[in-house]
Order: sequence, then structure tokens, then C-alpha cells
Amino acid sequence: MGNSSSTKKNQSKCPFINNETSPPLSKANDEIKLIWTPDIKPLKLRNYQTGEIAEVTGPITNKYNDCRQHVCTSTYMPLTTHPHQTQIKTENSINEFESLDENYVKKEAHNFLSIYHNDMKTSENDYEKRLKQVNLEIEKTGTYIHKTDELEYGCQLAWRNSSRCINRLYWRTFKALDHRNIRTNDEMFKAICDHIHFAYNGGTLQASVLIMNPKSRVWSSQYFRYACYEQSDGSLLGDPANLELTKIAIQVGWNKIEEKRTQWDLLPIIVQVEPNEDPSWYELPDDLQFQVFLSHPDKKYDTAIKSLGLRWFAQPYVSEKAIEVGGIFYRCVPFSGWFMETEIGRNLCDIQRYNFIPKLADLLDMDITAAANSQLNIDRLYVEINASILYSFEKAKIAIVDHHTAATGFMKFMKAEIKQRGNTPCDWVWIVPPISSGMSSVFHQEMLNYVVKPRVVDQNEPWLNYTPMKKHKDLLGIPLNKRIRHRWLILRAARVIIGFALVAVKQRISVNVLYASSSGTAYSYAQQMYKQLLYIGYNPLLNELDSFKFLQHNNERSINLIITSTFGQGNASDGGIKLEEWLKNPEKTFGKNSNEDKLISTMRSPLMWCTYAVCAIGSSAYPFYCGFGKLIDDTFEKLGGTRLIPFTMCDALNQQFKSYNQWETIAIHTLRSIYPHACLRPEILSTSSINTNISPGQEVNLNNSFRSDYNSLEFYPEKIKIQQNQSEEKGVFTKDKPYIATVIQNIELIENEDKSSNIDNEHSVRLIVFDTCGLSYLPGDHVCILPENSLTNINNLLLACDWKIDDERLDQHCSLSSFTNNKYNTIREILTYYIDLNITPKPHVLNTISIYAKDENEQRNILELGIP
Ligand SMILES: Cc1cc2nc3c(=O)[nH]c(=O)nc-3n(C[C@H](O)[C@H](O)[C@H](O)COP(=O)(O)O)c2cc1C
Repeated sequence: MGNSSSTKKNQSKCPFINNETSPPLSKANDEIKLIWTPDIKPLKLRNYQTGEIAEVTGPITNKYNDCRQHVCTSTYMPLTTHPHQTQIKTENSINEFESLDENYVKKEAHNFLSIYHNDMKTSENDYEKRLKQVNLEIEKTGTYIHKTDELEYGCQLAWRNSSRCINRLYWRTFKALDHRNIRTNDEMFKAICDHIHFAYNGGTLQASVLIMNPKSRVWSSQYFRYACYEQSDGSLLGDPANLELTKIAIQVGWNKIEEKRTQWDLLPIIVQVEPNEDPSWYELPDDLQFQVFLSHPDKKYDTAIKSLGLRWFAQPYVSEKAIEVGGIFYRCVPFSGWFMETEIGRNLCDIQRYNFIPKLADLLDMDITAAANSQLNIDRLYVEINASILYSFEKAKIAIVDHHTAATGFMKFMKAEIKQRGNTPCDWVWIVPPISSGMSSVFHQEMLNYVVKPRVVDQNEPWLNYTPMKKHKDLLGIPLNKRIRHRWLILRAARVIIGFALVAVKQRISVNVLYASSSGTAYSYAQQMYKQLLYIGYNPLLNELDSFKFLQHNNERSINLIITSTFGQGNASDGGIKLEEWLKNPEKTFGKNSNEDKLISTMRSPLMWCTYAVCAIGSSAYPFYCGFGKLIDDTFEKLGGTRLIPFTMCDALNQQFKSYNQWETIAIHTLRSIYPHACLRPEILSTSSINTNISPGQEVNLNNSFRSDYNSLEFYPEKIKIQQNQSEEKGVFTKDKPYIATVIQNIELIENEDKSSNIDNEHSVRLIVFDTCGLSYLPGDHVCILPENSLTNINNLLLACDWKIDDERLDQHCSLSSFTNNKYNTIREILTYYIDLNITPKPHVLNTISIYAKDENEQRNILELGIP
């Protein structure tokens, strides 16, 4: 902020500030109310397509919330854009229990009634009578009741004034279903079903609003919403826009059993008739679940779209907004219209929503990586999905509008509005369609955004006032003191589990993912590789090539996966220029100052420590195709490096992403067979015992679990006596009566194994020697290894969790034993045989554990275990 000339220039453009009278800038002036007053000269809005200039005048309002004195906030959209983003409401949104000032209600009532009287051409006599009646009612009760006709017209005006809607040409056709007398949740749901029936109208679609008790709320943001579930691997199933709503639905009692969940599960409709009533949820009957399954006139797209099962609802029903008419806020006014195809296109394709483009590209074998952006494949697929929406709705005989027709209709509406009312509020950012914007007439039209009443308003989520979490906890029936104890136990268990986790995490194999990239393609592949490695349990480190210390390396073996593009005339891309210099002049690089002998030995194999694989990203359109990648691969070998897998080139002109994916698969497969991630290196084994001196109520500091002396668990000592040889007696041994052998040796073979062998990539390689006491065996007899967690680990966990019933038989229906298909029936059995306490924790497990951390540092430490 400041009074620079540029600020002044912008300021003079803003129609909401009276420049002549504008006092000098100061902090206090930031508070100036922005007023569109008649003394402002009419403003000219230009259409850059037709060259037309419309002279507009404004409505009078003293509240314009989305504009500040020095900042144009026209692209600021305070709405939920991502499930993880907190919803911010504008000043324009209302609070559930906001009490309205009597004077405000009276003033707004007068404004509205005067509009109604003018537009409906009621007689002066009727108008005067109605004004008197309303005044009296407000003085007596603080509020007043609209007549149905008034309310319907108020809702029509709210649509007419909603600056983000492109489809307002039809505002006069908006029908109101007046159900303000509803008194129960059941009645609400019945009215909703009737509304759908009325508005669907056999596919012709009637724009309409269902008006219920102003204190009621529909908790569902729309009648039709697809659920979204968080899965155990951290991914989302369903429409991410409804993650929170799905959680709320589950909290109020709706659920879908895990095996039956799909990405297209219809959420129930949740309604609450009064703020102090419990909400109820209802599933829509099948005959009201109008959905359109997408198809495409072109066979190629048709097959792909159908195989993805793309679909959407026939009609939008927005139930989260409020409508203000004449000073009264109607909070329960679900309204319906018809779709413009781009709305559905966005729901299916937005990256933060269903994000179907990559899946469609995959099925159609189209490259949509950054390298192929010049082929516009993303745009092509986006258009085809939009075409398929229009085609499918037309086939199903359900009304829909395409964005060009809607834009033309909007221009007609805007023209009529300027003629009739001087102007109409328009939010350009929302009006302009998200597809082929420049081809749309609205793109070229200047617009002004402001507030006119009656209006559609945002409101707070209904569950915020209801506090379902509190209710949910009460339902669990856990008294407060017990809840505190539960928390304490969870913390203790988390501490022990983190102990296990830490040991496993520390032992993950580190893999360097090194990249050089000028415009981001190689970098995005490197990120993909990084995520893959992290997920399967390695410790990947993502860095630019030039930041890696090839020269000052300590000669410890290191694995380096190099993904690099080529730039200029076969040169290195950004982030690889220093390395290129070194590799082109190895003599200069590797030790001019050293004495001759040392130089020779260093020169022979200075990269002896380095296991590497190179994936070169480039374009065969250039003469030095993948030149930099080749340079690295050749020179590394000459300098003594060990090539992990063959050098690969990925051509931007020929399915680059496929070549890359192949290289990635081979690299990971080879890595996993040579360096199985689950291996535990003997040198970091520790033998001290775990500290479990924690008493109930004691503060548990999760940081303790990061102390090295804490991780004192037994992991594969060289000799483990799993069980004493109980089979002293000789005789015939069978499956039911096995001979239980003593393990006399158990050694990780990592260092010695043959790297070229095709080892099962999920397991470590061990030498296990059994004492069979000269037991004789015949062909067909076999050895069976039944892995167990160590007794110390199990006991420590039982102690930390305060599980005293470890040997008691669990109820058959108890989730823990049914989890094991009732194979194991005590907690001790489950901890001994079923759950692997030494497994490398996946990032989502660490995320879950981190929730229990008490301060930010602890939380970060836990999360960092998953994300180096
Ligand atoms: C100015 C320019 C020069 C390029 N020179 C080469 C080249 O010599 N050899 C090659 O294989 N590719 C060359 N390319 C293609 C890029 O390597 C290719 O587009 C790659 O996908 C870019 O990856 P990046 O986004 O990671 O930098 C060049 C591209 C540009 C724009």
C-alpha cells in the first residue's frame, strides 16, 4: 500500500470511488465504504469483439465486499476449491444465528416491496396497505411473513442478481414451491422428493426453488453428491469435493461397507428441520436417482468413456445457499436449473475432482505429459468429454445447454438488463466458460460485479453449529476420565509403534533420484520416481544433478537414478551444467593437484562407488538426440560406475511417457531384486531393553521415541532360538504333528548375494540353518517357516497398550479377530503371527500416527520419517 503513481492510476479506474472527492490516502481511508452513487458519471463498458460500448449506471448499494480501495479482487473466489483447503467465507456470507436488526429488516422490506409494486404493477392502494401491514408486523415481532407471490418474485430476482450465473436469461421462469410450514425431518425429505419430481419434469427440467422453514437446513450441499472415502493407502475413492460431507454422513449414521464402496456412491440427503433438532439422513428412492451414463458418437472415445463408467446427475440442485428477500434470510431454499456441459466436464476432469483425463489418456494411448503439451492432447480429451456430455444428455432427452449457447443467451440478458435497469452485476471470472474461453462472446465483454438485493448468499456449514463431533463422542458413551485415559494409551502405543517404525525407517535403502530439467518434464518424471520409491519403502532423495557431490563422495556405495533432459546443442539442461563440465573434462575434474600415482588410480575408477541408471529425456527432432544423457551414461561407465540397467532414451515425439514408464518399471524391479527394502542390516542392531516405565497419566513426549537408546528392539540377531526342539520323540511327522526344528543360524545375505539372480522382490535373502538332529526325510517332505515377532517386541507393545487380556479369547465377531478371518483368536496370537511389527511404515501410516503428536515439532518429526 502506498500513494505511488501506479496506485493512483488504478484507483482512477475504479468506478466505486469518487475520484474528485477522494481524500488523500491514509489507513483510515481503507475503511471507506464503497458506494455506487448516482453522482458517479455513467461508466462505459466495452465489448472487444463487436466494438460496442454500453453506457451503464449502477444500483445504489453501500456494501461492496469483494473490492478494496487499492486492490481489485475480481479473481478472488472464497469458495472450497480443494478438500484440504479450509473454506473461507466472504463478509457476504451469513451466520446461522445472526440476529437481524429491526431497522435493517424494515428498510430492506420497504426496498423490496417497492420493487415488487413497480414490477408487478400493483395498485397504489394495495401497496400502501401492504406497507402498513408489514411495518406493524415488524414492530410487533421483529420480522414479517412474505406472501407466496412476493416470495416467488423475490427468488426470481435473487437469480436475476446472482452475478456468477451465466443462465440468467430465464430468471422469470423460476418457480417457487412454498413449503414454509414443514415441521419434521420426514416432511422435509418428502418435500425434497416432490421437488425432484416436479423439477425433473420428464427430462424437460423446470427451474425451481423449494422454500422451507427459514430455520431448517439441508446439510447436503446438493441433493445429488457422490461420496468420497479416504483409503488405507492415502488415496481417495469418489468425488474429492465431498470428502467432508461423506465424513459427516458417516457420523450421522450412514455408511457403506468397505467392500461395497465405489467411486459413484450416492450420498444420502441429510436434513435438519430446526437448529436444536437432530439431523436425519435419507437415501433417495431409485426412481428419483436420475443419472446420465456417458457415451460418445466416436467409437474410439465411446469405448474408453464407457469403460471408465463416466456419468453425472441429470440436474443440479444446490441446497447449501441462502436467499435474502426483503431483509429475511431463507436458509433452506434448494434450487434447481439445468446443467451447462462444462460444469459436468469440470467435475469429471478438474485435477482436484475426479481427474479423469489421465485415465482416459491412458486408455486411448495418448501422451499428456508436459513433454506432449504442444500436441494439446489434454485439451482434445477435455473437449471430447464435454462433447460426450452433450451427446449423452441429448440421447437421454434431458435438457442441457452448451457453453456457446449459454454465452449468447447471457449477452442477450445483459443487453436487456442494461436497457431496463442500467446494468446487471456480473462476475467475469465465473461467467466466462472454462473451455475455449476466447471463442465465447462473454470473454470479450467488460463487466462489473457488485451486490444487488434480493440475492443468493453463502452461509456457514450447518454442522458447525450443531457440533456433531461432540454428539458423536457422547454416543460412544465414553466418560470424560476414560477418554483421557484412552488418549494416554493411544499415545503410549504410538510411542512404541514409532519405536518399531523408526528402526525400520532408518534401515531403508537410500536411493538418489537426480535430475536436470529445463522446462520441467524430466523433473516431473523424477518426482514420479521419487514417489514410487517412497511408497515401496525405500528412502529416496530427490535432487538436481549439480547438487550431488560426485567429486567429494566418501566412496560408500550409492545408488543414483538419473533422469535428465538435453538442451541447446546436445547440452545439459538446467541443474546439470556443472556435471557436464566435469564429464567433458575428467582430467581437469579429477585431480590435477594430485601426485601421479594417485591421479592414475583415481582416474581409472573415480566413480567406483556409484551404481547408476540413466534415463535420457529428449526429442529426436534435434541432431544431438539425448546428447547429455548419453554423455553421462558413457562417461560414468568409463569412470568405474556400475550400470544398474541399460541406458534408455525417451523421445518427446514418440510416446515419451511410455518409454519413461518402462524404464521406471525396470529400474524399480531391478532395485528390488538387488536391494530388497525390507532387509535389516545387522550392524545397526541394538540390544538394550525398551524403557516402559511410564505410569498412567504421565505426560508422554513423543520425542523420546526418537532417542537412539529408546529403539532397543531385537531384530534378527545372528542366532535366534525360535523354539526349543520339542520333538524329542522320534516317529512319523505329519502336517498336523510337525517336527519343530531349532534355528541355529539366521543371516541376512545382502552383501554376498548374486545381483544378477532373479530374487523374489518382496523379501530379504537369508541363510537359515535348522537343527534337525539327524532327522531323516523323504522326497516330498517339506520345510515350512512360520515367522513370528520377537517376544520382547510383543511384550513391550502389550505393556504400552495396557492390554492385560492378551491371552483371553476374543469374541468371534470382534473386528480384530475377524480381520484375521478368525484364524487368530487372542491379542497375543495376532501380535505374534499376524501383524508384522518390523515392517517399514508407509507414509500414510506415519500420517495417522502423527495425528496423536501433541506439538508441531513432534508431528513434523514423525512425518519426516515418511518424507525425507
Ligand atoms: C531450445 C531447445 C533445444 C533442445 N535441444 C535438444 C537436443 O539437443 N537434443 C534433444 O534430444 N532434445 C532437445 N530438446 C528437446 C528437449 O530435451 C525436450 O523437449 C524435453 O522433453 C525437455 O525436457 P525438460 O522439460 O525436462 O527440459 C531441445 C528443446 C528445446 C526447446
